[in-house]
Amino acid sequence: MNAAKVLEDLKRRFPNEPEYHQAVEEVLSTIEEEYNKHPEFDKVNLIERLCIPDRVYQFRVTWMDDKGNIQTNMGYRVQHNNAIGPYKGGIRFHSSVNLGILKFLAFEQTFKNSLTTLPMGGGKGGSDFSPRGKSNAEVMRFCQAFMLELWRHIGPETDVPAGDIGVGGREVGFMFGMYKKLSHEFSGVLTGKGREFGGSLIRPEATGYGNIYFLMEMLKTKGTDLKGKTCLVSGSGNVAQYTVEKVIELGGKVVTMSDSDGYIYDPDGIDREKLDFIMELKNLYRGRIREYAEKYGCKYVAGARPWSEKADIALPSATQNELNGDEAKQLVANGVIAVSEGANMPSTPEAIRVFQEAKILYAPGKAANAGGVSVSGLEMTQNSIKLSWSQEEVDEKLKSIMKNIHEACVQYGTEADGYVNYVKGANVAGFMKVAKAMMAQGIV
Ligand SMILES: NC(=O)C1=CN([C@@H]2O[C@H](COP(=O)(O)OP(=O)(O)OC[C@H]3O[C@@H](n4cnc5c(N)ncnc54)[C@H](O)[C@@H]3O)[C@@H](O)[C@H]2O)C=CC1
Ligand SMILES: O=C(O)CCC(=O)C(=O)O
Repeated sequence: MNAAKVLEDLKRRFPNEPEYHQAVEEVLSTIEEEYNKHPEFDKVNLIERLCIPDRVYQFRVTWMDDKGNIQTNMGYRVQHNNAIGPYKGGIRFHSSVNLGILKFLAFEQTFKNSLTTLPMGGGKGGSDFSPRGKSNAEVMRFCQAFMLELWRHIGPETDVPAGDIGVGGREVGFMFGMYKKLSHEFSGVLTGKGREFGGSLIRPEATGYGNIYFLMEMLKTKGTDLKGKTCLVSGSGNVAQYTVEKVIELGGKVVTMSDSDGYIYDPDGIDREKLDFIMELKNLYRGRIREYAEKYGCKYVAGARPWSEKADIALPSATQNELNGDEAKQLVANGVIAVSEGANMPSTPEAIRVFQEAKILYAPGKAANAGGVSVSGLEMTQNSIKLSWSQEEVDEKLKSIMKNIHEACVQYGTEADGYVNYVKGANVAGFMKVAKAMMAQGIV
């Protein structure tokens, strides 16, 4: 395989999908050497079959707003690869959603799910519908209309969606209700469900907690932990909130959170009571992070990201490409020792280069944020065996999965000078399992 040539070809065949090209380029550049040790892979053109999704569903979603106007949005499901299990991955509702973004997410998900050690393939879906500013009734009608199209393509053994940006417990509940009505069966077709109807304990917390468990493993390699460390968190949604919760629990101090309008800087740290305020603000009132600064009298910076503030650790937890090369240089100059990604692909390629050249601890999302989908996998298991595990049981399993992922990254990513290239480690470890499964299953 010549990675540059494969990428050039994909860009020609699938133009105008920059995020997909970016994700593919990162993986190909790090697996090329390992791939080329296996001439049998190239004989069956494994790389193109792994980069191009198995299939993509694209549909119009029509729904009525509260004023009686008929609205249309686009809906998608990218079923990327099911070599090691049913397609599995979240659904994103955000005005920026397009096919290229979902293809990048589904591609990443395939490697991430492979790393979890659970039997899950990769997929992702979504819509350019934004729940922001919509009433509950509008969100419900949209979710029902979305599922009216999607339901025939998914199923507990086929493709199991979950949440992502703009899709939380409320949206998963509405989609589950509609699927149940259409299919006339009660099944584990979605994860992230409410606890009363098959949801797993710890799923809401899992991505944020898992990121901090992974970070702790990285810090351990340097003989340190979170106590007394100052952290920058971006975002203020599901992943960011539980990231902050776990940092507080383990003795660290979080000084920033953000949303798409700006960030707050609280030098005293976001404590339990302040985090409760944010959770209520974001999950119940669906307000803006600026209101935190108004309540607690701290700094709010409109239209900016938090990466210029001084800290020991950065935890990007909002969205893709939210941390660029210049911001990475500023973080390193300010003494950051670790960056662990809660979001998917939040650091640009230039930012990753800066972190790696500075030899700081840097964990890519597909390793560090795999806790969310891992507990989704555990939710699928609990649904299949019709049992639910305790909070302690699920949390223990999550910790052990994150530890295993860290070990796999160290195994495949340690360089000659001892520096762990977690990007290479995660990509090679994730790739090898999928590749072996594809080889065993023939050309399909
Ligand atoms: N929910 C989950 O279990 C998992 C989520 N992720 C990733 O974590 C990230 C955050 O997802 P969630 O917390 O679930 O979503 P969410 O909808 O609960 O929160 C998203 C947060 O990001 C901010 N945001 C969104 N677009 C932005 C933009 N263009 N600029 C600045 N801020 C922006 C929002 O204001 C909000 O604070 C995403 O990259 C997602 O793909 C990754 C693994 C699992
Ligand atoms: O829980 C899941 O199935 C998907 C989580 C997700 O979308 C992700 O890992 O990016």
